[in-house]
Amino acid sequence: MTESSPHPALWPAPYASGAVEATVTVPGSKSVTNRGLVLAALAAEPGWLRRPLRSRDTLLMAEALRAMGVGIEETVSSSSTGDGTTGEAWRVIPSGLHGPVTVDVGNAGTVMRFLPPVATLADGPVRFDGDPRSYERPLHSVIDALRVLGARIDDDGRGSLPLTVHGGGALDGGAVEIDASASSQFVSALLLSGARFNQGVEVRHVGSVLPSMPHIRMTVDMLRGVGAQVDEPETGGEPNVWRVSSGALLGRDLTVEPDLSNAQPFLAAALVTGGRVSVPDWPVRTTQPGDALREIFTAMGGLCEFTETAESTSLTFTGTGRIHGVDLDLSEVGELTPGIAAVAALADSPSTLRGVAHLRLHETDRLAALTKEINELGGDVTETADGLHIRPRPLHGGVFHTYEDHRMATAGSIIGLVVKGVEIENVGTTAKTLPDFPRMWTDMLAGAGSGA
Ligand SMILES: O=C(O)C1=C[C@@H](OP(=O)(O)O)[C@@H](O)[C@H](O)C1
Ligand SMILES: C=C(OP(=O)(O)O)C(=O)O
Repeated sequence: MTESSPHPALWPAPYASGAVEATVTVPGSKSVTNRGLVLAALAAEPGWLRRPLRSRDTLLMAEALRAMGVGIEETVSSSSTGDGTTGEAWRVIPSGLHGPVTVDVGNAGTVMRFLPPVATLADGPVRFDGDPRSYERPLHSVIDALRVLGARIDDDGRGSLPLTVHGGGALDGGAVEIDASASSQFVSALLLSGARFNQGVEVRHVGSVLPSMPHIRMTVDMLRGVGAQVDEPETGGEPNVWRVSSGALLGRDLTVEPDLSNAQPFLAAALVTGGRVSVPDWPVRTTQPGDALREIFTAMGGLCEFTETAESTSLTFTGTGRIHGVDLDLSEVGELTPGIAAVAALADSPSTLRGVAHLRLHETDRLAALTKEINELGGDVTETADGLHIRPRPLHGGVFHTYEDHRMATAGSIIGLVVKGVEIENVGTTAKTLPDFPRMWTDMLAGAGSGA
């Protein structure tokens, strides 16, 4: 957690003078869009990605793949496969990958972890660089694993960005042990490209803990969706071992689900104002960790129900006017922690959030950042070895610093709904995954009566 550059603009977080009542259409999932792009780029035939998320993280992924030779055409189209989907779509046309190129990963974990394995298949050097924070985020497990699998990588001996993958046009692949306790993305990264390695890949996790399991399930699910053969622990395989067989991947027509983790601040708005928010197209079956919000926010005092219409299934979440503290292990759903912490700071009893030590290595040190920023508004939060203790106290206005972390900006905005005078530093940082956040937030509040 480092202080951001001298006072990027302060955004007066809108205050809700009544219960929020809104329907909020949430853009596509970052995690699904970036996996979809990688898998389509590695396929043996063209594919479609419909309703992709267009945000900094996904545009960086698309740009990097384009630089390596993949065709990604943005179109507005109607589906040819009959689900009636219309709207924005990306046509992905795979081709031989080439270097030399330079890839900007920004601060996108998915780009900095998922693309080095792809780059081993290029026929020249691919240099990876990014934001200053990307140099601090762990990557050593991916680098070491790729070397074991046959890749040549220059990384200045630091095991992190910047680095150059000297693609040789193909990679041997085979079996490798990794410690993925710092990020599930290490496992996902190796699996996503594994079918294109000569011998496929076998990844054995040997670390103490493994965070964000739903994201690994998402990787397995999406690989199977493009025809890959995957053995994994949850369908009878060895514990902590994943195998992807070598083979061609199919080009698919994939419609991206709404980003349920980005639905979080809007559901939280219903919870903290005692209002009601509906999110259309909430998937009934999904691997997204954000689906756990139905249970978590219900435990914190709300009620949720699915509403079916002819066109879609919506999730409607209703606040009851009460907000309860919780004691939760969030290791599976770490990216939900900032939003849960914000709601917990407004609850009627203390909360303990556990299992998220790895959040110290996310966009910022999220445990330190949440503690400092909530406490500067009058809160009482302490860091533990692997999480936070949050004892609610009356909060007051002030600047909520965001440390170039999109989820800090949305967490501060949740508090600002019910605490007057909260100002969010650099709300534009939400562009990482939700570029339209300020407008969506203001629109949501339009019916509730709001003021800065
Ligand atoms: O694979 C993915 O799409 C993600 C995995 C998780 O990473 P960690 O396992 O590093 O927490 C999550 O926090 C991140 O937002 C997205
Ligand atoms: C941890 C996150 O992102 P990244 O994909 O950069 O790891 C996040 O979005 O909360």
